Amino acid sequence: VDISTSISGTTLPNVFFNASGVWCQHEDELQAMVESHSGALITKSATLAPRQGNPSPRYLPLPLGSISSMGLPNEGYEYYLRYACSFNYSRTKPLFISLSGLSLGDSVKMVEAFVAADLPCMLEINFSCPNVPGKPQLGYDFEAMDAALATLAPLIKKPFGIKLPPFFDIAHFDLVAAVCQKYSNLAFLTCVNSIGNGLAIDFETETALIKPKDGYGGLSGAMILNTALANVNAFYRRLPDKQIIGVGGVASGKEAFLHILAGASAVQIGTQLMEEGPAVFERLNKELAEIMAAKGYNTIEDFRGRLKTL
Ligand SMILES: C=Cc1c(C(=O)O)[nH]c(=O)[nH]c1=O
Repeated sequence: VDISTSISGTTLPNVFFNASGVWCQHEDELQAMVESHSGALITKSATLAPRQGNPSPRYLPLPLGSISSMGLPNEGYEYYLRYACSFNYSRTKPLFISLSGLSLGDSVKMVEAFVAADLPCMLEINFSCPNVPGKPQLGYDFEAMDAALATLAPLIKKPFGIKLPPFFDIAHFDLVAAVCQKYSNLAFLTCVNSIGNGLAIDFETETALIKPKDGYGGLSGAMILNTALANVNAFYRRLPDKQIIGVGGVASGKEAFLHILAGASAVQIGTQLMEEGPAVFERLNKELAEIMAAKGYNTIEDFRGRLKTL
């Protein structure tokens, strides 16, 4: 599959792939991602044991994005470890593995298994699942996040990344960046996960739209674009030695361009992939290439992080 887009004689890298959780829980979905025009693929966040997740309805598109409270449904980490062991790494499309332990002990067990397998896939440790009833997300407990990284980074040894929740306070950008800076093999940050615990209500029936947690769920899509751009840029500015993967509100080449301008080196697609399917990647590559041609940029590096301020 041609995973790069050619434009004005240069060959562009393909910066797009799925956000963990979308089109990636089962092997057939992952195969569709392999065959799509994405530049990479990532698996659904895995826990030690398989999980059914929350009761449905648990995902719904909204006028400005989506609300979801899936509850970490996944096949268990050994399913994704088997998938990673059998993956054809000779392809030029990288495989990322998302892990979301319900405890640090669980994360250690999963990380140790992947490290022992010594595979070319890249780990994205999820610090930000907002939908497991009774579990506060690690990303908002900075001491716990630091302790988790102090345990996991040395175990992983190789470059890895973390999936972060959105932050809304400059002091939090500073604190989280200071924690991340301590771990040299923490190579990338994926910003942002959904904005946790929003509430969508049906006006006619006066009822919450999704079933889990009295209707509280993660907000994604267009409504979180500007929060996502801020988080991408905040960590891009604070962590020059690390890469930022941007996710949140990308529905066309335009939002992808903005994420890259803010500093993103790659762009994940969640809600728009959920709604449009893997065909979205061919459209996004084409639209980004057209935008770059119109603006006179030949490579991503011609504009990545070049956000101007007034
Ligand atoms: C991995 C669990 C996550 C879920 C979930 O499975 O409910 N939803 C999100 O918006 N983000 C997550 O990180």
